[in-house]
Amino acid sequence: MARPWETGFGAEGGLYRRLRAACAAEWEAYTWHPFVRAIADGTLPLAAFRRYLIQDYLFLIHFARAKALALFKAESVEAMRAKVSDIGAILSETLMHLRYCEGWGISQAEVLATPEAAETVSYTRYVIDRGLAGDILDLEVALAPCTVGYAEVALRIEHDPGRRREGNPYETWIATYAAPGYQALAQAAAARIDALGVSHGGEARFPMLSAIFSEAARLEARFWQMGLDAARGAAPEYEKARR
Ligand SMILES: Cc1ncc(C[n+]2csc(CCO)c2C)c(N)n1
Repeated sequence: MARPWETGFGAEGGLYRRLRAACAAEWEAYTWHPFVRAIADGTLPLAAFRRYLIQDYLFLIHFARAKALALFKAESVEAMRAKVSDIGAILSETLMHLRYCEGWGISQAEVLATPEAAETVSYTRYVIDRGLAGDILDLEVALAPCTVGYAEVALRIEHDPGRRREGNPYETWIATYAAPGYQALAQAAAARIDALGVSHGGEARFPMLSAIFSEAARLEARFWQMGLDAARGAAPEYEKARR
């Protein structure tokens, strides 16, 4: 069977595909996590999705900050303009996200009152830290599992034989990332990694870049797991006390 998510992003022999291949186990654990499979067949407990959605709002805010750092680290005025546009899109997305949460029965007040989970803090601050310590290539590599990974996740879901469409409560979520507009954005992110790999010595820096990419993929998998843990009532004690 064709596996378009394996070939749809980055050029063959390019840095993106090399980074992805170098952490095959982490990448699989992220992009085909039980949370993702349960979205595909519609069996994900609503409590898991709600926990994920609230934390994803907090995630987006810090993702916008990481993109703002990419503006600062950009090396041309064209690249700076592209980042301004990305930041604007993410900040608009945070507003849409609050409305989307309301559709799931989560009030704006509840979202705003929820503290960041350890999984949200560790992932977003890790990305920002790699960007602060490194250059634009380090930062783009730390950001890529988020941007490109979700496009791959959507393709995997769409090609899953266990995929359920009728009555699947997660159709709108899937559609967001399967949309051509989002897929193109992810392809552009992988192409940026390939281009920076050539211009910024990706070969010599590969061990460090690979460590960053694989750590970001591992933290994405933990983010899904945080959602599942909430459905199992396995949230940390200190967070239970707040409910
Ligand atoms: C944990 C987590 N990881 C990735 C995304 C996806 N995502 C967040 S911002 C952005 C760029 C385009 O706006 C994309 C694709 C998410 N929502 N949550």
